[in-house]
Amino acid sequence: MASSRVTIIGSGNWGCVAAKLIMSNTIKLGFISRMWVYEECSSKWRETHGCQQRNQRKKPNILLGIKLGENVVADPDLDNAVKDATMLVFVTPHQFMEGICKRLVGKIKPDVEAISLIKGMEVKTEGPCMISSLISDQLGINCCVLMGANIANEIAVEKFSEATVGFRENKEVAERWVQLFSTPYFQVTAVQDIEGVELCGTLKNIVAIAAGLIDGLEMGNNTKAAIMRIGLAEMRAFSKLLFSSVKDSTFFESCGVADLITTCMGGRNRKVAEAFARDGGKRSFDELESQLLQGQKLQGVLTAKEVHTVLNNRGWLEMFPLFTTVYEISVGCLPPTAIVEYREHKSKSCLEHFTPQTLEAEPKPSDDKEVERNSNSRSELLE
Ligand SMILES: NC(=O)c1ccc[n+]([C@@H]2O[C@H](COP(=O)([O-])OP(=O)(O)OC[C@H]3O[C@@H](n4cnc5c(N)ncnc54)[C@H](O)[C@@H]3O)[C@@H](O)[C@H]2O)c1
Ligand SMILES: O=P(O)(O)OC[C@H](O)CO
Repeated sequence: MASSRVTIIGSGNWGCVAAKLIMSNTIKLGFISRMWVYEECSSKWRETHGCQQRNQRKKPNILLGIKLGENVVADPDLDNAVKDATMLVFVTPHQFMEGICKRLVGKIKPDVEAISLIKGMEVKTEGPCMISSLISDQLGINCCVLMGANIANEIAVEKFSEATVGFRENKEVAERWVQLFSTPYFQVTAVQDIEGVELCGTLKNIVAIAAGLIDGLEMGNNTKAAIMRIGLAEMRAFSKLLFSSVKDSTFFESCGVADLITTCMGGRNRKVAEAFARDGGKRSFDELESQLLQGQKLQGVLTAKEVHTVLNNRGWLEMFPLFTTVYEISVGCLPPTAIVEYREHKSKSCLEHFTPQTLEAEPKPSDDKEVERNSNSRSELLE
């Protein structure tokens, strides 16, 4: 790691906190790290936050109110930010990644190692594509993931939390990422289940929308806990249908149940969904996002749409009533109250499907033929 050069691609809420974690380790090694900033170094941003730009070292180095460390260089030029990097950290809202990958083709070192901190997925005509696969496929590089119960603002002030690195084969590379991110207040564990880790981080954002609706409807803690349990069951079922390799143990890591809990208690998806339910869905999620999040981006509504496309294409809609209902509410087809009424609307509800016994069942999938068979005989997964 001593000769590594790290570039962070993204400078939003989590990107800045990730930079702080990384810098506290790289500063000991004495090397400078770069951070690609999309807009935070515009003159407007510099006025309010004070930001060190390329070849222009300036202290204190603060973005979004977070002290990044003295050896980070914020760079608005993507090509320049990545050209010498040996380690790339991707941390933008997921909807921008396809465009960013296109811009990076031919601009990075061929043997660079990457990690994605991005919670989300893309749906292409050939099927769903996790963001780490998008990065690997488009850039021809290895990409791990880091997910977990990680509300950025809490980590920014050094409150203790845990995270999970997911890797495919190379444990040594995963341990290098663990080393780069770990601090006394940020404990990281590596697990060999990249799809499981990434799907946990991605799907919990849909459940967080459901939890926020419950808060907005003032339904109380028991109902919210029920929604979280059902959500976890749908997360597990969906993950295993897509990738038979996904491990049950992953759901007990920070990226699984812990992230689900924190995001349903204190995340941005929860917050915006609560406001949506409180005024009966009169203001759209887009409107509320810009009113409540000051430029930060919501991932749950887009993810509900992407997952809905997969469910629809594969004939799985009835198996995932919670995911489906969140989607229908978010696009205005159902009122917010449908989140607790859907049992009466659906022929077979999630609460009936996902009993503790179904949580123990082992669904098979996941090549296309297998998936087809599964969608014809849902009982394998749900009973
Ligand atoms: N914030 C958290 O607490 C947190 C924690 C863990 C994981 N995550 C995940 O990390 C990822 C990034 O989240 P975040 O909170 O850092 O971002 P954010 O919500 O703060 O996003 C805003 C960022 O998007 C940038 N942006 C806007 N338009 C863009 C464009 N066209 N191209 C590129 N960038 C553009 C903005 O400049 C800004 O940096 C998401 O997938 C999120 O789910 C966030
Ligand atoms: O604020 P949210 O809802 O995007 O969630 C933030 C993190 O993903 C929590 O781990």
